Amino acid sequence: MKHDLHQAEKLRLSEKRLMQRHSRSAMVIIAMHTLLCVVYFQLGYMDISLTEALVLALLVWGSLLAYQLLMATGVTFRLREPSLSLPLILYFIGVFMVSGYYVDEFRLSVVTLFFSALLLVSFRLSGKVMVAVAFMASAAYALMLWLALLDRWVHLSLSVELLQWLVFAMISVSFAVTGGSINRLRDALVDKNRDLANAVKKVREMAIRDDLTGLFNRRHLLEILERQRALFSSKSVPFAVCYVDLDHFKKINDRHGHDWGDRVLRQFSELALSGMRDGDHFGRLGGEEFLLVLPQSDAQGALLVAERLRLRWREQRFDAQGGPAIVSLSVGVAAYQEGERVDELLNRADQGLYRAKAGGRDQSRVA
Ligand SMILES: Nc1nc2c(ncn2[C@@H]2O[C@H](COP(=O)(O)OP(=O)(O)OP(=O)(O)O)[C@@H](O)[C@H]2O)c(=O)[nH]1
Repeated sequence: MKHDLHQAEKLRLSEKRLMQRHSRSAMVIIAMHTLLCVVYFQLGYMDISLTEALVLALLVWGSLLAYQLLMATGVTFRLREPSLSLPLILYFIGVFMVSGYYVDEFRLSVVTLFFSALLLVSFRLSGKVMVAVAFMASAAYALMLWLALLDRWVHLSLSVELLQWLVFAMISVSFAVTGGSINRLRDALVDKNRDLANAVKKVREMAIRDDLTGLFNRRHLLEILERQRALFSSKSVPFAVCYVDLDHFKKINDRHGHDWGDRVLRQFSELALSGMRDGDHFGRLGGEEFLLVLPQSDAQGALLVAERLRLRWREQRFDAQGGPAIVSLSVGVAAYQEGERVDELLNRADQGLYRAKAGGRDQSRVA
């Protein structure tokens, strides 16, 4: 759960970074486009008054700043496409076509930066949507051209204008197709990354789990003990262990078969897990030996836990299904002592277990 939340937070951060990068690129495209328009205006190539130009610039930059604000606050985060690529490209179409309308001599050149905008949104829009956008932009160009021709047809050459429109439409479609491929590649990469992350998660799980019971394995239990030991040193958090061993397990295998032995081990694992407190750890050390790690516990507390487990397990019977009548268990209990190493703690718990076995089994002993 904690790991999932961490993953979700990581995804959220990377999505946010992508959104911000997206909005920065949009800003750069519009800044360059504005610069180009200023140059054309200064050189007298734009058929527009200063007031009209200023109003348009205000509209263009006002909308862009509103977009930047949306991206910075992350309010669009819950949407399917938080970068709002479709509205963004429609905005770009509007900006470029309006500017193109005012520049007769260099109409095609003033809309060239539109192709960068197409490339930008291709990271987010599917191939089909990209092609639809390219057609929409070509139609918008045709409309803009028609309006310009209506206004200033005496100055314009229809064939040159139509040729430029054709070039624009062809480049737009080819950018859309290339962008669609980029998008597919990106999707494939995202899928591959997800598969890889799942595989890594699975491998990690396999590395810390015991095959038969699904419990933590010895290696992971030792890691947990080292962590608890560090917590004891830094924050004086006490902990104790219960070294659990099923009694006369060899006889179960010998009399009822190995499958029955496995079945008993699995059933014991389930029973022990079902009675555990949150924060406790339980795993299989190997064979018929298990370990309970109890943070915040002293020896007496751990002894109570061990006895409760022993008595609950004693109630289990398997003879009705052809297995052993009952399987008892013995436990060695030890609380961590300052300065002790993990292997020394385990040895002490093992001594407790030895005493429990020597005392007739089916009991718990503190060491
Ligand atoms: N079925 C099964 N048996 C296992 C597994 N791992 C170990 N064993 C068996 O568990 C038995 C353990 O035997 P011993 O170490 O003599 O212990 P015990 O018979 O429980 O005797 P005490 O511990 O003295 O009560 C051995 O026969 C192992 O082969 C396993 O994964 N499945």
